[in-house]
Amino acid sequence: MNSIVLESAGVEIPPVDGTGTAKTILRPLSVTLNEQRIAVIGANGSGKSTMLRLLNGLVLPSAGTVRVNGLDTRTHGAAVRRSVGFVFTDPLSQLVMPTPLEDVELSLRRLKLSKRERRDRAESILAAYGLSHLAESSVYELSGGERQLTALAAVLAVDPSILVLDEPSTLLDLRNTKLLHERLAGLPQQVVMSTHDLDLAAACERGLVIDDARIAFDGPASAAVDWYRESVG
Ligand SMILES: Nc1ncnc2c1ncn2[C@@H]1O[C@H](COP(=O)(O)OP(=O)(O)OP(=O)(O)O)[C@@H](O)[C@H]1O
Repeated sequence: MNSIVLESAGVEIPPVDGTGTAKTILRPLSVTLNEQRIAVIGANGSGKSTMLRLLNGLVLPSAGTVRVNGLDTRTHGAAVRRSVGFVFTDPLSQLVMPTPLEDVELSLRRLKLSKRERRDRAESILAAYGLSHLAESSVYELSGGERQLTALAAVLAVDPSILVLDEPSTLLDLRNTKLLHERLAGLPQQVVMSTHDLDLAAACERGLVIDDARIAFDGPASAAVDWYRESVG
């Protein structure tokens, strides 16, 4: 079982010119995440992405620590990132190769596979996400949803033990949202995701509601969704 432990982990942005006051974008949080499916929900700008970025060391805490399976993200960032796959809200932030096939193959570089094995594995993961017909298209010709699925496929290709998803269904239509729900349900990875899709959130085991840079509710996901709905009124 994976374990992500935040101990008084907070994030402050220092003033740009070195004067004035720092901006707190996440107040110190102490929480242990070890359920298989965890949803992070809450208002725009509340701090969800910042919290998720702490989990693989994309953002380091200004105070406190974040440990993933015992590894401190500050001192073992590269090792943490090998076990924590991160999928961004905007897939163009992470798709760096011209085509989906090449992007998945690039992800696979770190596994010691032959060229043939890399190609076969890339093709089979693209097929699992219904993307075979787009494997050799330009990433820029893909729709937003197709890009989002490609980014997810590229991250999953290297089989991380933890998957962090920042709003994975934002760009997806109904059919692909359904595909995503099904794929996520079947994944062996621990999944921590921020989402505004409250059906996707309610299907998780645990839900955290972030409000004003702190955890306002932490409990079963369906209770978190109810709490969030009521808080909005
Ligand atoms: N590098 C940064 N510098 C300054 N402010 C930042 C930085 N990163 C995030 N913020 C601010 O921190 C707050 C929280 O941002 P965050 O992206 O975590 O919110 P969020 O809950 O994911 O929002 P959304 O649902 O809109 O994606 C926002 O007010 C944002 O503008």
